[in-house]
Amino acid sequence: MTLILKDVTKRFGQHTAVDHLSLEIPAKEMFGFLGGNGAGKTTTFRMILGLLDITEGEISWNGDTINYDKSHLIGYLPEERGLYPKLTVKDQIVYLGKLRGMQKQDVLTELDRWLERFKVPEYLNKKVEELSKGNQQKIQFISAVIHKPELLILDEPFSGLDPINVEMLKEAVVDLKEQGTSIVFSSHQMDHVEELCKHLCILHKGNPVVQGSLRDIKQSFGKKNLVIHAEFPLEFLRDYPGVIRYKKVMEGCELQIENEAASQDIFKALQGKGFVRKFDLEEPSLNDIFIEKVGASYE
Ligand SMILES: Nc1ncnc2c1ncn2[C@@H]1O[C@H](COP(=O)(O)OP(=O)(O)OP(=O)(O)O)[C@@H](O)[C@H]1O
Repeated sequence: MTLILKDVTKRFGQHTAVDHLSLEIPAKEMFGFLGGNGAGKTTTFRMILGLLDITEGEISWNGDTINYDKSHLIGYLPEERGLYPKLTVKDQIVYLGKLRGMQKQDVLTELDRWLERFKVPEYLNKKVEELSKGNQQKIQFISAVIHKPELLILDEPFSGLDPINVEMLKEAVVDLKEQGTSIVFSSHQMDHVEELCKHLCILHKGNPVVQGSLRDIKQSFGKKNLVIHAEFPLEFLRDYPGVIRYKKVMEGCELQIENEAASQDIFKALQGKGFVRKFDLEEPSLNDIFIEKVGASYE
């Protein structure tokens, strides 16, 4: 039950939107697609779903291509949100659920459950146009999962949501994964992917610049972060051997260092200088890795 992309390329005229992308997306896991604007995430999703022709390469799911026959097994939250504004939430979801082969009563039972979960049961008979953009997004998420798909593709599911709704949606996505759904989602935000995904791919201008398991990616990066809070000046560490990046913070500094050994040297260098309140060696963040690989600051 794996989604496999083999050397997939998509060209629009002269422009290459996705360039020789090969991936194995494990079943029943959450897989993160990261990348800046125009990196090729949506194009990849559309090719996976069969909405766009592949220029070169192959995509298979459980050894077969994805087409309309499988739509009841797949859920998709597209980047461009689109519900019928004049329909009520109930009519909208019943219509979409039936398209996916569900009985009306089953759709209503599931819908009630989701609206309760998202703490908006009063939306059942409201027209979509009466809801805020963020709440419309929650309804569209429900439309993508109402039929309990095996494979769920979410294009920027958290964009435009306030922090409370982001957490609510994250919890829902984690529960779906625990129930056995295979989930692929895209994001501009490293922290969402870092928190939710064991496996990921970073796309940059159509090229996969980093891919694999989060743990392996972090380990192979080698470099570490070192956080030091001290009651004496730490400026001397700015040019210290093994220090790649120095960032001054309120209570001390945050360093990117070449390896663990450098932290030992720094530890010794602090001896006798005064009180050290914090000395923490940390894994690099996905943000650090992205900055190095893609060469752009990206929070
Ligand atoms: N139908 C199309 N015709 C021509 N070019 C396209 C088409 N769709 C996408 N592109 C181009 O392909 C590239 C990748 O676009 P895509 O929408 O896949 O990026 P993305 O990573 O989803 O970006 P964003 O985060 O901004 O949504 C872009 O340069 C875009 O302009």
